[in-house]
Amino acid sequence: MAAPSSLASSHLYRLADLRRAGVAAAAPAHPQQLRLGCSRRRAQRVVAMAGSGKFFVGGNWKCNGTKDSVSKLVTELNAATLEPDVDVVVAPPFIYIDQVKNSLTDRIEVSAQNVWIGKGGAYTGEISAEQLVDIGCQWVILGHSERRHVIGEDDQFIGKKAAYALSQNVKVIACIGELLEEREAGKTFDVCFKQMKAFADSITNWADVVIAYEPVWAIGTGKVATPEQAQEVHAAVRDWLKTNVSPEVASGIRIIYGGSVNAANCAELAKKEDIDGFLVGGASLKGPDFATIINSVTSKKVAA
Ligand SMILES: O=C(CO)COP(=O)(O)O
Repeated sequence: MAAPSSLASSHLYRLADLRRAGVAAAAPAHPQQLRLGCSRRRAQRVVAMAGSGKFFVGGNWKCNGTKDSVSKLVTELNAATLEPDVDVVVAPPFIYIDQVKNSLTDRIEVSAQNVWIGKGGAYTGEISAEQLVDIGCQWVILGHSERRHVIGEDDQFIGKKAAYALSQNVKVIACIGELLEEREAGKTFDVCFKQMKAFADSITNWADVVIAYEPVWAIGTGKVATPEQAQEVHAAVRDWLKTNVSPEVASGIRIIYGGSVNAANCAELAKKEDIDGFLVGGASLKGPDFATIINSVTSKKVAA
């Protein structure tokens, strides 16, 4: 039986999907299989453990840096030894994107931290998706808690930004996450699902989307979610996608965790089945620490 094109054209599938589709024996060599030099069955299991496709680590530099500090960080990243089977993206402030694009290894892609909601024009202070494409910036972070809660962007505005960026072939890191009082009131899932719905109301092309679960109480506080807390929400979001978008999107999409991730806590988080990588703030400003977080993909392989 031939693989459905949505599965066969991508390595972002789970063992269960392959079984359902009856394609395990016929599928081509899996990238993990080639990398690990192991059986297809084990390679599939590694992917199954990963929750979905390739591990993804983003570094959100926020409103930090100078020309000099950016240059030092790029030098550290260029010198780092990175596990090959991880997608790595860094998001400098807008004004340093060109500097980073011109000096950073092609191994790492570049993201913006925001984008205008539509086509550029008379929108003072904004940057358009067309301009991101023009300077070779492939990604944008949208819905970050600092944009939601400090700047005041709402769910629908963020969803529309995501749809427009995707329409211009800019890939989206779509952030969701609850406030501490929402968690304490038992509303974590309600909040995350409402934010997901606004994305789902606007997004049709999920292949270019990574979801970042970033509980607001964990961002910049040093108070990381436990692996169990993160896994619980990631699994719930995947389930929500299965019901409200499609089983293919649910199993294929990367759901990454953000909030006080550092070189010391990343390995335990990475072992969890539905944690497919990280969105890192403070620790992404230190090259060696960021490299350790990228390389925590090895804990996932050991766990498999
Ligand atoms: O907001 C974050 C990434 O987008 C997380 O920030 P910290 O890693 O500094 O907590």
